Amino acid sequence: MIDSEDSARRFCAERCDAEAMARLERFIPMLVEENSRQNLVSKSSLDSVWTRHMADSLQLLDHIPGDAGLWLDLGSGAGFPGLAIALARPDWSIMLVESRKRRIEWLERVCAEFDLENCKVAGSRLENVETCPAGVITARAFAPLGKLLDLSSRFSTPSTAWLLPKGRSGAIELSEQPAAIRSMFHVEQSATDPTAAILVGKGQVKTGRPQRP
Ligand SMILES: C[S@@+](CC[C@H](N)C(=O)[O-])C[C@H]1O[C@@H](n2cnc3c(N)ncnc32)[C@H](O)[C@@H]1O
Repeated sequence: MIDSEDSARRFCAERCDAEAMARLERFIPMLVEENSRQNLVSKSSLDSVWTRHMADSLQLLDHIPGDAGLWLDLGSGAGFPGLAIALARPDWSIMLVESRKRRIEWLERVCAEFDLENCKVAGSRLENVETCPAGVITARAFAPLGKLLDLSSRFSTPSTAWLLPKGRSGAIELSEQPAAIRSMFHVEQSATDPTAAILVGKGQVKTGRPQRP
């Protein structure tokens, strides 16, 4: 379990090469500066940015074997977890879905600054993003689980990996889903918070309530 900023930074370094760590280090002051202009993350979370944002994002790497195809991050906001993954794995194909204008501009600016050619920003509501098969779907603090699955099921295939950091509500939210969904997911404990859960799943979700524009 990560119990300090030093251990969170080490946790990230164990999952990154030196160049990726340099990108993460350079990204932090950019985030702090932008956060003074727009409310991207809570101000207090910046005191433990390695734990709350960097390691919290990079721990998701431990749940997939490697590059698994298009990584779709829903409601990226400040860039967590999707942009942090892109900084750590610039060769991977990543799509950040975000609807708010100033957040879209921020995400695009960081991608340009770090030449993240494989990381694209889908600057619109998820409901309006063209359907494409995703190898990985992530979403942190995006929507309650049922709504999240309704909105994103059309991007899933039998081989899609779902990695959904869910805070304290993860197990309860999962228990409220139909049996077919419950059988696809299990609950993993977060490495950054003993009370937080990550819902880890595999496969094509069929909620019967898919939402299209
Ligand atoms: C609470 S923030 C979380 C941001 C980030 N994932 C994190 O954990 O720091 C949720 C983000 O999802 C975006 N969002 C909400 N509904 C959306 C939708 N339907 N399509 C695209 N983005 C959406 C919001 O604009 C916001 O930036």
